[in-house]
Formats: sequence, C-alpha cells, structure tokens
Amino acid sequence: MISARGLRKTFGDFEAVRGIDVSVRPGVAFGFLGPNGAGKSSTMRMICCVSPPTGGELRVFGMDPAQDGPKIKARLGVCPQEDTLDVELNVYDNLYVYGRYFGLPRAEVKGRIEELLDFVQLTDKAKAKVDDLSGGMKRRLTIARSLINRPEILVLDEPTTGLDPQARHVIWDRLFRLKQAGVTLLLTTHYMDEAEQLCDELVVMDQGRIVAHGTPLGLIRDHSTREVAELRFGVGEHESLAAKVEDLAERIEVLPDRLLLYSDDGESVIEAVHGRGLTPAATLVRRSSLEDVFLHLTGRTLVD
Ligand SMILES: Nc1ncnc2c1ncn2[C@@H]1O[C@H](COP(=O)(O)OP(=O)(O)OP(=O)(O)O)[C@@H](O)[C@H]1O
Repeated sequence: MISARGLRKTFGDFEAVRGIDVSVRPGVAFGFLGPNGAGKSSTMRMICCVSPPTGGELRVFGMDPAQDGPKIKARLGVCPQEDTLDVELNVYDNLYVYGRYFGLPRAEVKGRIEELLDFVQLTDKAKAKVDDLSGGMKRRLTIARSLINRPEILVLDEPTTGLDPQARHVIWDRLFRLKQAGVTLLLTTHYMDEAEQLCDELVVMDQGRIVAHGTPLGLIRDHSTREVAELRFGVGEHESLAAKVEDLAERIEVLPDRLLLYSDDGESVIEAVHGRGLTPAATLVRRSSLEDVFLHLTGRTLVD
C-alpha cells in the first residue's frame, strides 16, 4: 500500500525526516511511535500528498504523490491531529459537505451518512451543533468524515490525544472494527498503550530516524526483559543508590523519581534489594512495555 525508501523532509537547514524506509502491507494497522518532534506528522503529510518529499522515493498504492496526488487522495481517508470540523454546520451537514466534495451523488451520500453515524454512534446527534459535542464525539465525527469516500487507507494523526480514557477506548474499538473490515490503518501516536492496543506493526521514530521496527511484542522481546522492577527512594537519592543495585538486573535506568531494574524475574530483584538492607518507599513489578523499548533505544522517555 505504501513504500518509502530513503524518504527525507527538510525545512531550510532542519532535517525533520532523515531518510526512512517503510513498507506497509494491505490490511495492517501500522503505527509511527515517537515523542513530539520525531518527524511522524511530517511523514504522514508526505504520504497524504500535502507536503512534497525533499528526497528519497515514495509510492502510495504504487503511485508517485508528485504525479498522482489527486488519484491517491481519492483513495485515502485523513483524520488530522487538530479537529478541523466546520463549527457553523451541524453533525449531519459536516458529513454531507465532505461527501459532496468527494463527488458522491446526493442519494448515495445520505445513505452513507446514516451508515457512518451509526458506526461512530452519533445517530442521535445528527442535528447537534459541533460545538456542543464532547471531545470524544468530535473525534468520532472526524473519523466518520474521513471514511465518507470508503478509503482503502485511513491515516490518523494521534487519534486519541487529549481524550479521556473512556473516550479513547471507544475510538480504539471503532478503529479495530475498521481494521477487521479490511481498511489499512496508518497512525501516529506517542502513547505506547495505543500502539500496543492497535498496531500489528510499528516503527519507533526519534529525531527524524527510525530506531526500531517490528510488532509490539517483538520489539519488547528484542529490546527489553520480560519484567521491570521499579524502585522509588527519596528525592535526589536515585543516582547514588543505582550503583548499589545495578548488578542485580540485566540493565538499569535512572529516572528522576525512580530506578528501573530490568530482569525476567522482578520479584527476585526486589527481594535482593531488601536483602542488601535497602528500603525503597515504594516498589512495583510490571511487564516491560514499549516505553521501556524507547527508553532503551534513545535514553529518553516518550512522554515527558
Ligand atoms: N513547516 C515546518 N517548518 C519548519 N519546521 C517544521 C515544519 N513542520 C515541522 N517542522 C519541524 O520538524 C520536526 C518534526 O515535526 P513533526 O510535526 O513531523 O513531528 P511529530 O513527530 O509529528 O511531532 P508531534 O507529535 O509534535 O506532531 C519538528 O522539530 C518541527 O518543529
């Protein structure tokens, strides 16, 4: 569906995307995970044919965005990071106007809107003003709008940023259904739980480069241990205590508020810490996550 080789984007002297290779197969949910400024949105904009690549090769549906932008766009759905709904119009009319942009006949667009409102559970809000919708409803409406042309690829730039946990789960559920219906999903996120929930395959981006590529579980297996023991001591004590426990784990990370000890058996690590006469204020054993992968690969956390 999408193939990029050595894809680059520069703004003046600044390199936002520094030669990335990506290949997206039909029907997968493909994620770009990375912190703010990693180059995710710049990559999406090139794929969506709204920002020309500075270098490298890009093909979407086998076509070149520079030559065939309109043909590619007709087969894409785009759900941008910011809500770009028309606040002058009600829910129904937001979809209607978009359907007509795509040249759908009036009769067809009406049927399609009914289907989509049902899909995003907004049928009873059809006549509501956009301003009166909650954040989660607005995002669902934007997703419905992006589906009006029955796209083969749906591009979502941070689909659940700013939403509360319940609203995020509703969006994940809808996106999962779309994937089951065969739509290829391309999404950016800086939430590791979102990447773990939705993505079959993902790349981890940092400073314009891809630093890892794989399935969520594969990335965790390749770049982290099964478990992590978290130890919280007093403020300012973590640096000095790290040296006393680092030999108990395969790897250690020192964060301002805690120590992370990477081991396949977190409970044994905690027992050994206590055995040395150390008494952390709090301990926790958890499974490794994509956040640990990112921390290992870049030395930084995903969300500050
Ligand atoms: N039009 C532009 N002009 C100059 N610099 C830009 C432009 N667009 C993006 N950048 C810079 O390129 C870098 C990558 O931005 P991009 O939006 O692609 O990152 P991102 O990973 O999507 O982050 P975010 O999560 O904040 O959207 C950033 O440092 C940004 O400031």
